[in-house]
Amino acid sequence: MRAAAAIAGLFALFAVPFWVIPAYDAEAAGFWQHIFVTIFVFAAMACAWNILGGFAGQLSLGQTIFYGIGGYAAALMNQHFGLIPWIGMFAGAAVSVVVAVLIAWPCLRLRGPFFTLSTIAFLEVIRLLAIHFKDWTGGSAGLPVPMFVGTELRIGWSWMLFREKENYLVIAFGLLVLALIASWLVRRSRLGFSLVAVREREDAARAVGINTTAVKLSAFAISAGLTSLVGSFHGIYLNFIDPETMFSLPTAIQVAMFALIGGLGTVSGPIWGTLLVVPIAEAARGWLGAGANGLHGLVYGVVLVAVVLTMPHGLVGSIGPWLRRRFGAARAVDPTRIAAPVTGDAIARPPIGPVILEAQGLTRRFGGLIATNDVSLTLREGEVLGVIGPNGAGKTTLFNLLSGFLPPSAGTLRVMMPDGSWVTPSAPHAFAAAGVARTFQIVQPFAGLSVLENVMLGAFHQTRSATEARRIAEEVATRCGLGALLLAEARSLTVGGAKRLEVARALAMGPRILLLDEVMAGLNPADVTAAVELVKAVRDSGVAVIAIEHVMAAIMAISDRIIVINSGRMIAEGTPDEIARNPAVIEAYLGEDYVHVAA
Ligand SMILES: Nc1ncnc2c1ncn2[C@@H]1O[C@H](COP(=O)(O)OP(=O)(O)OP(=O)(O)O)[C@@H](O)[C@H]1O
Repeated sequence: MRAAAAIAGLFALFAVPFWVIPAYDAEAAGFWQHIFVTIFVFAAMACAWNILGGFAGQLSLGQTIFYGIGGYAAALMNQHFGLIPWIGMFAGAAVSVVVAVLIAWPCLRLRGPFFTLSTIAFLEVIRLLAIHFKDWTGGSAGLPVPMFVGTELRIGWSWMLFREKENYLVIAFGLLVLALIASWLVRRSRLGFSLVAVREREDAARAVGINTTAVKLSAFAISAGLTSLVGSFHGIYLNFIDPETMFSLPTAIQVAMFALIGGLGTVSGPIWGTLLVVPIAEAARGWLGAGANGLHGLVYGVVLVAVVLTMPHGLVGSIGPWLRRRFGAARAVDPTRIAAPVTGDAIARPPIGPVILEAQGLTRRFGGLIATNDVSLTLREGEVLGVIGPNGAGKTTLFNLLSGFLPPSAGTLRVMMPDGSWVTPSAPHAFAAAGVARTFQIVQPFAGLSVLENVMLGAFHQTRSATEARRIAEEVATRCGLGALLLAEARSLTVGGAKRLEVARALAMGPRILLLDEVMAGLNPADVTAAVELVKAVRDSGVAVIAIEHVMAAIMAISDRIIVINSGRMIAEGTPDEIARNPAVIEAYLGEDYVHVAA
């Protein structure tokens, strides 16, 4: 239904300038067809930009680097080697992808405004290079697109040069459809989910095994390649290219603005944004005339301010959900595919297996503070290891070391793979690949995504297929008591729900080792009981668990062994009974009150 509406909408968008306007007013057709070519070009660029800026949240203002590379590649290969622009177009896209990776590598180390500024800096450098190498580029004087060989006019599809505007419309529209399809495919793929996860919460994305650098680089490269294709065409269409136009910061800002106005991170938003602003700006340019040259820029500003104030999620981001609520059927989850929530010991507990994680002398310093001091531990297959200790003892730091979020200052750590070999992972995604999943003490949901999508992000660690990830996510989320909330936004969950979501997302990764950081803190007694049952069920499915917990009744109930950390050091290790009677632990953490209550 939505696909049919989208195809009909696209067809109408093409039909208006191609058939309707020429039939209605043949004289004005040329002008309007030029406007629509401009709309298609900018909409295609905005769709391409949105893959990086919208999905991944990396607000680059340097994307016209690739528009310029595309434009110059097609024109220069035409001028110097007599090649048709189609070859230059794809060669330019290939060059743009390489340049994108080279530029993204340093830029993506920066965050927020620093990333944006670095992309502007690269744009300026490349613009200056284009001016400097004037033997090739014509310098700041620019370069006309060659139209003649001798006296013969090179016209037709091969040379992308036409007398009739209709042909340009076809190519520009084709590029828009290409960018739109690419954007749609990316958004619904594992890469798209990963990009959104990176945008929402980078640490949580790393915890579900996403190589954040790799996915951001991919978005940068895809966006650059598409932008370059559009640049090649537009350079030829304009018949003239110069560094000021092709490597233009104002154009880069406009393109980002179209996506912002239409709805950042939505697939169709960039098209709606372009459709709204370009005609208004072009009409204003016509009305204001040459005397007020440049004043049409004011129109962009006014529309931007109006949309940001009234619709902070952009046109599609604000109107889309309203339309879905009003007219669309809510996307239901098939109840026959939902597993029952965990209610108790469903299967017999398998015997505890061999050691699968081993840490020796783990130490982590923060300046003069030693947060984790010479901690050694082992974890066996199917075992639950409890970690307790006073606030600030170094428990979370230990988890960060065990999951790759912090490198140790000293000590070693290794994990056994399913084939029996040992590995020493060094980054969160490598730990995830080795079968280690973790939750966070301060919950880290991907707030703008649904519960189902959050858990799918964990499931994507097991599969590339979105259908399969959805199936796994539905099952795991329901086991964790989230069956009724699959389509709710993660930000709307209660503390208990958010804690369950943390566990579900980690479990959906299919881990062999699960690190639970205070998942029972702040829960009511009924939720604690449910959480204890859940951890037991996870253990019984053969997963080894390390759990940090302050809820003593719970940690005593689930743990096979407990280690006690105090001031970064491990002060005791033993069964729950041994720990409860250990004088050093009573003094440092449990207190006499606990002993009396427990007795
Ligand atoms: N990134 C950091 N930079 C500097 N100091 C840190 C950092 N992370 C933790 N610390 C310090 O290391 C010590 C141990 O902190 P950690 O969070 O590991 O304790 P914890 O046992 O998990 O505490 P709680 O039970 O309150 O969560 C604390 O003194 C903390 O302030």
